[in-house]
Amino acid sequence: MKQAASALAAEAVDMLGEQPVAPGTLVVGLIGPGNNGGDGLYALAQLEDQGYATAALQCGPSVHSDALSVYESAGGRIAPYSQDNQPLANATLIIDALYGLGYRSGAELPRIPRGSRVLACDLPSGLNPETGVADDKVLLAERTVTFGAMKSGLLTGDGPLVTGDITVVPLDFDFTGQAPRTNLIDKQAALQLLDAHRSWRDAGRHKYQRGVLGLIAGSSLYPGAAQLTARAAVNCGVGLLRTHVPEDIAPLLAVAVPETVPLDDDQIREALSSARRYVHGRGAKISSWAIGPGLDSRTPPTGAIAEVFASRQPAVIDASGLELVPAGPSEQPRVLTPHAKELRMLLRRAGVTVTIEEITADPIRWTRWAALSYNAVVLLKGPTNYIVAPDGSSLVVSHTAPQLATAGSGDVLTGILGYLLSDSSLTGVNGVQTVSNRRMMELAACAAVIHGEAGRAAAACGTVNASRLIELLPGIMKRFGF
Ligand SMILES: NC(=O)C1=CN([C@@H]2O[C@H](COP(=O)(O)OP(=O)(O)OC[C@H]3O[C@@H](n4cnc5c(N)ncnc54)[C@H](O)[C@@H]3O)[C@@H](O)[C@H]2O)[C@@H](O)CC1
Repeated sequence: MKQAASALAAEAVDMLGEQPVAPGTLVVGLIGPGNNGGDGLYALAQLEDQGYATAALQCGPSVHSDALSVYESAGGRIAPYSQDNQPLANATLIIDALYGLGYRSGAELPRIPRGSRVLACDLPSGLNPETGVADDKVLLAERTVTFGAMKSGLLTGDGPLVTGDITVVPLDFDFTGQAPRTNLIDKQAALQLLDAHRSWRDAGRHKYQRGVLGLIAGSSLYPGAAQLTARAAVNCGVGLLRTHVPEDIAPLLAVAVPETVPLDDDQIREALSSARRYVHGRGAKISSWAIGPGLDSRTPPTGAIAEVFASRQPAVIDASGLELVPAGPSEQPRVLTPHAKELRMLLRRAGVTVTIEEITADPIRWTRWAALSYNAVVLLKGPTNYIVAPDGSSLVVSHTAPQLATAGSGDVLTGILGYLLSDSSLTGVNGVQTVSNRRMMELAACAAVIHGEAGRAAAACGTVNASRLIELLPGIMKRFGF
C-alpha cells in the first residue's frame, strides 16, 4: 500500500509541477472507507513531508486507521466531508481516494467544483473496475494512477471518457491476492491464445483433421443468414462445412457456397454416434456445431437437432438458436452469443427477470447469471463484447468497430467462432473429450477480436457490411497465424 501511495504522491507532484512548493497550493484528498482511502492518506502524508499543504476529507463511515495515524503524525488533519467544504473550493489538486477495486454501484459520490483538477487513485470513483460502466456522478479525472495491473474498466465502456491519462504502477507483490476475474483480450493476447495450441504437425492434416463444422441454420424467412455464416466459416479456412438447412433454401445455399456439403437428419445422427467412437487424431465426421443463424424459431427443432443439443460436441449457438436451446444447465460445451435483448430472453427462461437497461448498466453481472444458469460460456455482443464462463471468470473484447452494428454481422461472428471450435488443433475437439470452458471462452474472445479486426479493416476502406467482412477474412486469418 505504501508503494502504491508513493507512486500516487509522485504523480501529484508531477501534476503540480512546482518545486519548491508555491504558496497557496493545497492538495485535498477525498478519503473513502477502504484500502483506496488508505492509499490516499499515505500519499497525503508523503506530500506533507515534502512541504505541501494538504487536507483530508472523510467521505465514509470510517477510514483506514494505520494510514490515518501516519497522516496525522506527518501533521495532516482529517475532517468530515460536507457539501460546502471550504478546502474543496480552494483545492489546487484533488486526490480521489474514495473507491477503487471495491466499488459497488450506487454510492453517494461527493460533488466537486467544476473544473477541479483530479488525480484518481487506482480508479476514478464511480467507475465499475470490470465493466467500465460509470455512474452519472463519477469523479472525472485528469490522470489516473492504477496499481499492479491495468483494469479492464479503465479501457472499456465509459472508462476512456473518465480516466484521463493512465499510469500503471507495477507493484512487486501480488496485489489482489488472486487472479483477476476479468481480463482484456486485445489483438496481441488473441494471437498468443490462438498460437498456444498449434503444432508444426498441423500443416499435414487432412480435411477431417482440420475440423468439420456442422451448420444448422436458415429458413425461408431468413435465407441469407445461413449463407453469411457458411461463407464466413469457409473463408476462415474450415476443413469441411456440412450444412443442414430447410429443403426450400438448400439450392440457393449450394450456389452461394459451393464448398458446403449438405447434412440430413440421418447423417447428423450418424455423425453424433461416430463421435462417440472417435479416436484422437483420426478426425471427426463433425467436430463442432454452429446453430441458429436465420432459423425460424416458430418451428420446433427436429429430433436430430434436439440430439445435437443433447450431445457433448462443442457448439456455438446464436440468434433463433438461443430460443430453441433448452433452458437450464447442459453438458454440451457451448458458447451462447446473445445481444442484450436475447440475453434478457435467456435469463427470463431461466427464471431471472431483468431489463435491458439493467443489462447495459452491469453487463458482466447479468452475463454471469446466464453463464451459471445455462452452464455455458456466454458472449454478450455489443459495442464491447463480454465473454463469461460458468465459473464467473470473464474476458472483455473492446477491439471492435462501431460499424459492426450492421445486419448479418452476428452471423459472420458465428461462422468465425464455429470455425475456431471446429479446428481440432486448437481445441483437441472430438465427441468424447471434454473441451474446457476456459478454452471455449478464450476461443470466443479470439473470434470477437478477429471479427473486430475485420470490422476495423472494412471501415478503413469504406462502408461496412457483412459480405465485406467475409471478403476480408482470409487475409485477416493469415495475420492471426492460420
Ligand atoms: N493488497 C491490495 O489489494 C492493494 C490494494 N490497493 C488499494 O486498495 C483498493 C481496494 O481496496 P478495498 O477492497 O478496500 O476497496 P475500496 O477501497 O475500493 O472500497 C471498499 C469500501 O467501500 C465501500 N463501498 C463500496 N461501494 C460502496 C457503495 N456503493 N456504497 C457504500 N459503500 C461502498 C465498501 O463497503 C468498503 O468499505 C484498490 O483500489 C487500491 O487502491 C493498493 O493499496 C495496492 C495494494
